[in-house]
Amino acid sequence: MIKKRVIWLFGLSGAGKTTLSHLLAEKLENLGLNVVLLDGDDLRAGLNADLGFSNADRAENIRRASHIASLLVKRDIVCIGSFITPLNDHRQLISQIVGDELLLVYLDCPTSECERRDVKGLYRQARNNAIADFTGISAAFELPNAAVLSINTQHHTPEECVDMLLRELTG
Ligand SMILES: Nc1ncnc2c1ncn2[C@@H]1O[C@H](COP(=O)(O)OS(=O)(=O)O)[C@@H](OP(=O)(O)O)[C@H]1O
Ligand SMILES: Nc1ncnc2c1ncn2[C@@H]1O[C@H](COP(=O)(O)OP(=O)(O)O)[C@@H](O)[C@H]1O
Repeated sequence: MIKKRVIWLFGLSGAGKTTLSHLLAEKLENLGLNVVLLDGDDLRAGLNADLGFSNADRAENIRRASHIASLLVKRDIVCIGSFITPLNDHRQLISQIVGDELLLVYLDCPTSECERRDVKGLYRQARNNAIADFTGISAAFELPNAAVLSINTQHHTPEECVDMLLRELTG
């Protein structure tokens, strides 16, 4: 029914990962699919509470989440991952673990717009040096290569973005 069952949304803080993961889950559930959301903030509150924001810790965060997704998909559960996933190496790691079921989606939104949104006030804290290694401000975010599906969340509404995702998954 859908072409890929691990949909991994990545991009800067505030790019729209959480918003679109919820909207997409609702649409997929309406198609009768079982969906699990794996969100960086949620995992870091529990399972991955031992991890910080060095590139190595981010890789470990993503490695663990990828293995969870891989286990769930074997039981026919659709997983939507929402992680910043800042480096190309991190994206390759997911691909190695999840394999053919993976749809990587870059939520393309410039730092300036994410900072304007500043959903959780984290950009302000990062600018005041109250948070170290903040992605896009004081830690790297590598743009993905052109082969990665990219959805612009600055110039489209969430509903338009989720329609693009659905078209990709079902078209
Ligand atoms: N230093 C720093 N850099 C980036 N993000 C930070 C940082 N400190 C805390 N947070 C909060 O952690 C959320 C990102 O966690 P992720 O697990 O998605 O990050 S990563 O993929 O391992 O890079 C991120 O959530 P989102 O805003 O949903 O992206 C923030 O709420
Ligand atoms: N096209 C869009 N897709 C997703 N979110 C959008 C879009 N346009 C505006 N927004 C807004 O941007 C913010 C994104 O926040 P959030 O989903 O928490 O991002 P993230 O999980 O990537 O940190 C929300 O306030 C959301 O309403």
